Amino acid sequence: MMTQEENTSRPMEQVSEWKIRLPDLQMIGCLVTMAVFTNGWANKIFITTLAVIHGFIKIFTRDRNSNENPDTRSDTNTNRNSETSPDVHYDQVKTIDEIPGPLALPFIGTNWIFYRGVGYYEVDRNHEAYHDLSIRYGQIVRQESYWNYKIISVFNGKDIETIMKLNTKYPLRPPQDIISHYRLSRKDRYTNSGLVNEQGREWEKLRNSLTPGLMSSLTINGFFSSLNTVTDDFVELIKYRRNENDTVVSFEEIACRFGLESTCMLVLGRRMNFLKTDSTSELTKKLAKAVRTHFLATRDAAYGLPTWKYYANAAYKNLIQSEETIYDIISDLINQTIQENKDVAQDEAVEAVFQSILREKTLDHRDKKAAIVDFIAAGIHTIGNTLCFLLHKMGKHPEVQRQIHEEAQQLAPQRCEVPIKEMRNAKYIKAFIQEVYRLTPTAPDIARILDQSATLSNHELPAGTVVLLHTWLAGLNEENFVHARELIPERWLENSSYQPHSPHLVAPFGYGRRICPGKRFVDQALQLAIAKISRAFVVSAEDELVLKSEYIMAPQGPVRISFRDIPET
Ligand code: HEM
Repeated sequence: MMTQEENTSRPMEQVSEWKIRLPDLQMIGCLVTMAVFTNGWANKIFITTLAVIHGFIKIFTRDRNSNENPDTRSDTNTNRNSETSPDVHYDQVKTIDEIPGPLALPFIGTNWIFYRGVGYYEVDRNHEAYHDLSIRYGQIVRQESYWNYKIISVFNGKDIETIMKLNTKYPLRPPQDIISHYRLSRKDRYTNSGLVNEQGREWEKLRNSLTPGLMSSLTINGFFSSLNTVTDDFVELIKYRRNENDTVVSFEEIACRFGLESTCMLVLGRRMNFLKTDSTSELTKKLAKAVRTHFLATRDAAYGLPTWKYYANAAYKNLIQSEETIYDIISDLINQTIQENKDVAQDEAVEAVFQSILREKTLDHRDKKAAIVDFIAAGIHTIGNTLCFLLHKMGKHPEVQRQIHEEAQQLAPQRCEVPIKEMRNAKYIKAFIQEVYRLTPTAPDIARILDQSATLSNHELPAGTVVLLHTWLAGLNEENFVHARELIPERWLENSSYQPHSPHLVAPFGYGRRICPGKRFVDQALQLAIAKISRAFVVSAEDELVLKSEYIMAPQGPVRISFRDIPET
């Protein structure tokens, strides 16, 4: 047996050799275990190949490593070594490689933590995974994507605000690669990868030419009266879909129909009747299903092996199928609308979003059509899921609901349209919605690629780093909001004494120049829906709401919400 003395007197070179070899062996061991347990032969072969390549690289580079001159080592190594040196400065700014995180394997990075049978997280519980990572590793966590591309998760409120305050001309959001890949292969339909995925000047051109109509208060206010009729129809649909216990089972299904009808109303400038009780709604179901499949395929492609780049795997096939279904259905709606506008005089005083887009001279017709399709698809599940979250919270908090009801009663007499002027003054309803955005946003984080270096939690992040700003988890942190897990709409009212209060961290629509262009419209649609529903019903929710990650946050269905009539006075 080796004594302590013998051990410490082992030549330096030998010690460093063991330091190099052990983690490599661990990695190869992990890869082999993964290959055994992962599903599908393609995945097994891919991972085994990685293990073999990794082994070869390490064998051929070991000699070079052991002969390495310590004076020529990289800064990263120097910094890491300085941690163990006697004159260490703990407040010294550290490198990105020193950010803690799960074990990063070659090529596949830390993605293995989501692999079925090997990792310890599930992709459809992604939001819980990030919570757990923040507990295990702290306020800043390093993950590595495929080809060891670093992704830094930021949980600290101050750090998130630091990034939000960076003055960025062309904010970069990591593109959804699988969508770009598909769109660039369909030159007949797309000239680029779309507003959501484009970057730099091309993004700016699309943003400036496609979104002014969507974001204009003139357009949105002009449609407020029509939005009133959409909400009235929704209230009727709720009544119709209740069972004998006044409960709507699968509320999420009709909530998505509200998302689709209201977005079509704004974008196409006409009612599509997706909320009619006698509507068979097969089209809506097909469209909503395709949009959901699209979200899931995007998520699965981001977390699974990137084999879709080389052959059409399941995620890619699902994506193509859903993109085509969405495109075909919405194209028909657009063509139908154009035809009807030709035949009959328009009954709306304001121009619909699609008309302002079609008028745009600087764009190719493919870009215009793709944008209109994307806008309509963007409103279905985002609005639907948010409405589920809002009504579920209302159903669980009778006192909050009572105050919403009282305010809603003041907005207009029963059966009358709510005027936009009155809606603007509905402070409690707005505060309630803001509070639900904080507690359950549909977008739990915001992604950016840094265009300049930044120092976060004492780590220097170079330009080009991908950061995930976990606004949802920061919003649930007591450091940023007092009684952070409770529903307290009052904290958003003027002169509120609830401290701490960090309003910038509640960003369900993102921030800066890349903020969601649908925000203004969505805010109004949701305010009106909450006002009208609270005037008509007492809402209650028995079950707990379970959240799922479907690229955006979604309720796990079926969502059961009860609506008891309030007799008219
Ligand atoms: C509850 C409803 C919605 C939520 C929570 C939501 C959320 C978001 C978020 C978080 C982003 C990323 C922003 C960023 O990176 O800073 C975004 C982008 C976007 N959203 Fe929405 N959205 C909603 C509805 C809509 C609607 C109705 C439309 C269209 C009519 C729309 C169109 C877009 C577009 C085009 C982008 C990309 C903007 C760009 O990159 O310049 N969204 N949305």
